Amino acid sequence: MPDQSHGHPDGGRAGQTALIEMIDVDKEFANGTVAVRDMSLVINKGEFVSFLGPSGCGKSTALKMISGLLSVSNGSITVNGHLAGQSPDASDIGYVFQEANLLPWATVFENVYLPLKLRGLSRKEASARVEEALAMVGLAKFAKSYPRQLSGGMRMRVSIARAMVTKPKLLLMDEPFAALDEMTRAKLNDDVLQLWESQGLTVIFVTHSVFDPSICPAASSSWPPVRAASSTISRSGTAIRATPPTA
Ligand SMILES: Nc1ncnc2c1ncn2[C@@H]1O[C@H](COP(=O)(O)OP(=O)(O)OP(=O)(O)O)[C@@H](O)[C@H]1O
Repeated sequence: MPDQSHGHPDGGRAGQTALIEMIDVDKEFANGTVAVRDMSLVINKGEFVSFLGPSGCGKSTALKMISGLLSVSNGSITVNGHLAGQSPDASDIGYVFQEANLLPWATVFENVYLPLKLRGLSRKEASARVEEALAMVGLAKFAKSYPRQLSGGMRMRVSIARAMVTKPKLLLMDEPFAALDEMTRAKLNDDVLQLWESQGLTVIFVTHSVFDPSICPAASSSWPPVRAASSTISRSGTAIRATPPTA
C-alpha cells in the first residue's frame, strides 16, 4: 500500500478523535519486497475505512501492521495512543480473516467463547456475552451446531461473532467475504454496515473491489460505503472513508 499524501497524514479532520495514526510507514520484507511505502493515514474513531486496490498492493500488510501482527520497517503506527501491537488491552482489536478459521470439532458456542476463554473467563461468566455476539450476527439459534453443519456465509458470521465477543473498538476485516457467492456477500456487507452503525465501531475493511475514487461523492449506496467525499488516493491502492451515521 503505497504512497499516501506525503508528510501529512490524510484524513485528520478538525473536531474528530484519531484512533489510528500511521506516519510515513514502510514495510520491507526480508526478501527485499517493499509492500508498503510512505503510508500516512489518520483514521478517526467511528469511521469505516476501506483499503481498496489490486492484489499485491499491500492492503493486508497494512492491516497486519495496524494490528501488530507485523512490525513496521520505518515510520510509526499508533492505535488509541499506543504503538501498534502494544496496547495493554488486546481486546481492543477484533480481526476477521478471509477464511472463517473455526475449530471444526467445537460447537459454534465454543468457537465464539474461545477468545474469552483465553482471557480466563469461565463458560458461565462468558455465556451471556457469547449469546449476545451470536445474536448480533443472527445466529442465536445455532449455538449448539458444529461448523460443518453451517453454510459458508454462516461460518463467516460465526467468525465475526468471535471477533466481536471481546467488544473491540476496532474491527479489522481482511477480504472476509471474497470466497462467498455474490448474494451472500451482499447480505454480509449489509450486516457489517449495521454492526458498524449499531456498535459504534471503527472498521477497516480490505477488499479487492475495484472502485473509482472519482465517484466517491456520489457513491453513497455503493459497497464499500462512502458517506463522506473524502478519499485518500495512492499509486495503486486507495483508502476511502465513511463517517459514522450520526456525524
Ligand atoms: N511475509 C512476506 N514475505 C515477503 N513478501 C511478502 C510477505 N507478505 C506479503 N508479501 C508481498 O508483499 C506484497 C503485498 O502483499 P499483501 O498481501 O499486503 O497485498 P494485498 O494487497 O493484500 O494482496 P491480496 O489482495 O492479494 O491479498 C506482495 O508483493 C506480497 O507478495
